[in-house]
Formats: sequence, C-alpha cells, structure tokens
Amino acid sequence: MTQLKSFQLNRISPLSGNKKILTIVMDGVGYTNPNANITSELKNQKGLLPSEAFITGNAVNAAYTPNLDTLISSSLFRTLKAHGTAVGLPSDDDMGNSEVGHNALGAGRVFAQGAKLVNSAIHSGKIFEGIAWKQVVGREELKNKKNTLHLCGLLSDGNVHSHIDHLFALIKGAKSEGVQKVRLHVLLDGRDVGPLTATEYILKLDSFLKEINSNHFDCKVASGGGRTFVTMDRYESDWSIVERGYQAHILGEGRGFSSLLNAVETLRQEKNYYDQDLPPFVIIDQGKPLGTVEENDSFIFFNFRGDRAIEISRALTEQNFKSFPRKRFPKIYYAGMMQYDGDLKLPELFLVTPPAIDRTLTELLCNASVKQFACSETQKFGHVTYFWNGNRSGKFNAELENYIEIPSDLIPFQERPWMKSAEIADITIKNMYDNSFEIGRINFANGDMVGHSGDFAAAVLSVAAVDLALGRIMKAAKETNTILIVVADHGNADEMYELDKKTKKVIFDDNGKPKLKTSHTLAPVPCVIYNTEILEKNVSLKTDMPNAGLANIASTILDLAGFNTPDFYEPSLIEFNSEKKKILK
Ligand SMILES: O=C(O)[C@@H](CO)OP(=O)(O)O
Ligand SMILES: [Mn+2]
Ligand SMILES: [Mn+2]
Repeated sequence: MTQLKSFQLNRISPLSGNKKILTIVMDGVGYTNPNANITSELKNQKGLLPSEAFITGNAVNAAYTPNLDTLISSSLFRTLKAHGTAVGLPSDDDMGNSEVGHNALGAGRVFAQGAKLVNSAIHSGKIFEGIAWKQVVGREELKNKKNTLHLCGLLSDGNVHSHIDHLFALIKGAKSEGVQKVRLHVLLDGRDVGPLTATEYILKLDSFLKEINSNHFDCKVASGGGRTFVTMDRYESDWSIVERGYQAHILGEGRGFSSLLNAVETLRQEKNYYDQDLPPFVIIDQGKPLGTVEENDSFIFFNFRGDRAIEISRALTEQNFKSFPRKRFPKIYYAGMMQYDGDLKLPELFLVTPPAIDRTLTELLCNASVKQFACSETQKFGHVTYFWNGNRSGKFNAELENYIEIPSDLIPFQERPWMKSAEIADITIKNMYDNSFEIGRINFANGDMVGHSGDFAAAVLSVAAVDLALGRIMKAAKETNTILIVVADHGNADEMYELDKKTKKVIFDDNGKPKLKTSHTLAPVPCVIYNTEILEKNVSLKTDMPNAGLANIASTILDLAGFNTPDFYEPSLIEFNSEKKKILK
C-alpha cells in the first residue's frame, strides 16, 4: 500500500473558551420528505394506519421526533448523498452502508471501495495473478486432489459485504487453475437483500454449479447458516456466532441435511426464520459431512468488507486463540478477499488490495495535538473508530484519542429498540461538561440495527429513542459551548417496506400485507449544524454544492474548528459571512 506523507493542519483560529465540535451519526436514519410518495390508493389500503409515514413504512417520519424536527427546520439543514458513487460504490443503484459511509466521513474523500475494487480486479484478471492467489489456489496439492479449496462468505448480490458474482468468478478461476475439489460454506443474507430471498441465490448457485462441475471438477456446498447467527459477528460482540460457524464449516459439526436448498426449506418450515437468522447446518453425503476443513487445505473468505470478516479470519489463523475452544485447528492456507485490518495486517494474504485510506481526520487532528472523543455501543463502536480511521483498529496517538465502547445487548434489537442510546448520551454529555475533548464523534445504532429487523413498530421506537438522546445532547451543547453536526451514514429505517423502484409505491404480498424491507436504502441523509445564534447568523451553507456527500463533513468540521481545510479533502459545506477568525472567537 502506498502511503502519502502525513500532513500538518494550519490553525487560523484556536477553539477558545472550551469550544467543542461533536459529530453525531444517526446510523441508518435516511431522510425523505415526509410528504412525498403518497397516493389516495395507498391511503385506502386495508389494515393500515392512516398516517402517511405509516402507510409508506417510513419509520423516521412516523416517529415522534421533536428534536430532529427542530434541527430540520434550521437554516443550517441540508441533505447529503450517502450511496452509490458518492461513497465509492460501483453504481448509483448501490445503497450506502456503514463502512463506506464512515470511511467517507473520517477521510474527507471518496475512495473506490471494496465492491468496486474487486470488480475491477476480476475484470482485469489481476485477482488471479497476485501472490495470494498463487499461494492459496495455485497449489499442486489442490490440482492432484490431495487437498481441498474452501470458499466461505455471504451468498447474495447485496454488495455490502460480498457479491455472488465474485464467488462465481473465484470458482471459475479455481477451475482454470486446475483445482479439482472445492467446498462452499455459505452464509444466507436477508439483510442486504430481501429478508426471504435465500432461495433465489441458492437456485442461481445450483444452476451455476451444474454447469461448471465435470469429471475433473467437483464443487459442492458443505455447510452454512444465517449471517446474524453464524460466522459474521463483529467487534467481538458475541463470539458464539463465530464458534457456531467454526463448528459447521471447519469441523463439520451440526445438524445435517442433504442439500443447501433442503436445509433452508426444512428449517423455514419448522420455524418462521428470516434468512439472516437461520441456524448452522452441515451437508451430509453418505453419512459424512461433505466438506470438513483438513490439514493443508486452502481457504478463502470471499467477503470484501472487514468488520464481520475479522473474527472468523482470526479463528482460522491465530495460533494463541482464546475466544472459544476450536477443538481442532488445522494448518491451512488462508486468504481474505481483502486485507480486513490495515494495522493488524489481517489476514496476511489477500486477493485484492484494499483502498489506501490515508491522512484521515483523526490523523491530521493528532498531528495538530487536538484531543478527540469517540463513543458508541459495541455494534457500531468500530464504525466510529476502525471505519472512521480508514479501516485501522489502532490509534494514532493514545493520549489524544479517548474511545469509549458501551457493551451492546445480546438480544434481537427489535425487543429493545432504544438500545444503548441513553448510555451513549450519558457518557457523551459527561465528556462535554468535562471538556475532555475538542473534536468528537458518536454513533447511535438504533435506526440501523432495528431497521434491519424488518419490524416497523420497533423501528419507529428506535428513531424516537435517538431523538430523545439527541434532545439531551442539544441541551448540553448549549451549556458546554459545543457545536453539533448531526448526520447519518446511510438510510435504513426510512424504508421499512419494499417500494417499487419507479413509482415509489409500497409493494404488497399475496396476503395484502406490505412486503418488509430489511436492507439499507438509497435515501440521502440529513445534515445539520447546530448550536449558537452566532453560528446561524454568521455561517451559511454553500448553495453551489447540490451533490455534496458524506465526504464533505471532514472539511466542515475543520472549518468550524478554525483550521484551513486541506486541499486534498472535499470542500467544506459552509461559508462564513465575515472573517472566520472573528466569528470563531
Ligand atoms: O450489519 C451489517 O453488517 C451492515 C449490513 O450488511 O450494516 P451496516 O453497514 O449499517 O453496518
Ligand atoms: Mn450504518
Ligand atoms: Mn446496517
């Protein structure tokens, strides 16, 4: 990775009088005009509540949000782009997500992201020329069937963590390389795609395998499970998720089925599982698991995004691993689709080089000796640290960076939609009064984590809980001389029902019920700068930036803090009506 030289910020006006700037990320709280998309036809649908937001499944607009409403009515309110090319994704059909959103927020620029980089590496063929491919796939032992190549990852075209086309390209590449035996360990999605879409992808995979399998090429599914229950934990929230995956994928331990389709269909019949919650399973052939991982096998984790790939990567490669008993730890040739953590160099081998996100806001502020604060609950803690800092888990300067994690609950979040919003507000407000930082950022997980459950009523409560916390912080901001920048990283709770792409009308299922949506949205996000009358009087939003996105926030923070904004960052969203130095006094 080429790293450019670091950069020294030039401060033209110090933050005096304990002035502070705090960015609040309301995860998954997209903004759409409350009055859009209503038709009389929709209003007449049976069984639906009469409010417009309720009818369209927009939990952000349906929630009681007096504080957010105050912010939205301010002259310093606008929306920002948070999806597609504005955050480095391949196309504007790609919804935003936390990784690309927080990368853009923390780095002040847009980098071509995993989804895009893997596409180009496949199209150019470079993915099959690198060291990792040679060392993991190009091995003699795979060509003479002594060992097996395992591919593990998320089976969908969600393009947040993975894409099914990437899996197909790897399988084709392995066949061309002369590999004879491939075993797949698939995680069902239902979170970046519709909640009950697994069968679509399974049928796609089945017909692909039918086509590609031959006398000399044997590729089959060996194990799997739903992504939120099996393998894809993050930020060490619940290692038992990874343990279940290890048992199914590596040891071949778990409930047996004759095929992937059979597993999903049987499990769904027994209990109304959404895809993401499916328990682990193992495919059995002639009484034996079809594809345990053995000594000297090769293994590729084909998700490109890091947060949920780190723990399984550690479980498969770490010598002194203590997070759960592995029972058996075969020595394998392991590669990730990407390197998931730039500080830990994890994993050592990777197929595609990740974006070289350098000179992040945290780094520049550390160079300028600015005290910083970051806080969230476990589910989003890495978002305001690791993602915010360009996919690095370490700190630039431990003395200047105060990071606080509030442990998340280990229950379905729709059962506690307030999550840890109150605790995050408590700690943040305390740090505001203590003047422990100059520039901080926090994340409220609610709109996103509850949005993913598909539970509309709970999502409405989740947004109200964020609003309550927001109101407390707004009050404290007035009393502690703190400027707030309230923003979101992408939409989610703003569309709890599937909408027709063109007409934006709710799609109904065969029973006349709205089709639930669990994934993120393409919505823009709110952005407000809040605090003093002085600010409102002397600062305005530039009017010539209709396409501004999340990457414009970093410069805006620096601008408000009295720094010159670096020319390699996207420009600030604001302008000062008279001399900046005087206004920021
Ligand atoms: O839960 C996750 O992993 C993603 C969705 O796949 O959500 P977010 O980007 O908000 O973290
Ligand atoms: Mn998010
Ligand atoms: Mn999400």
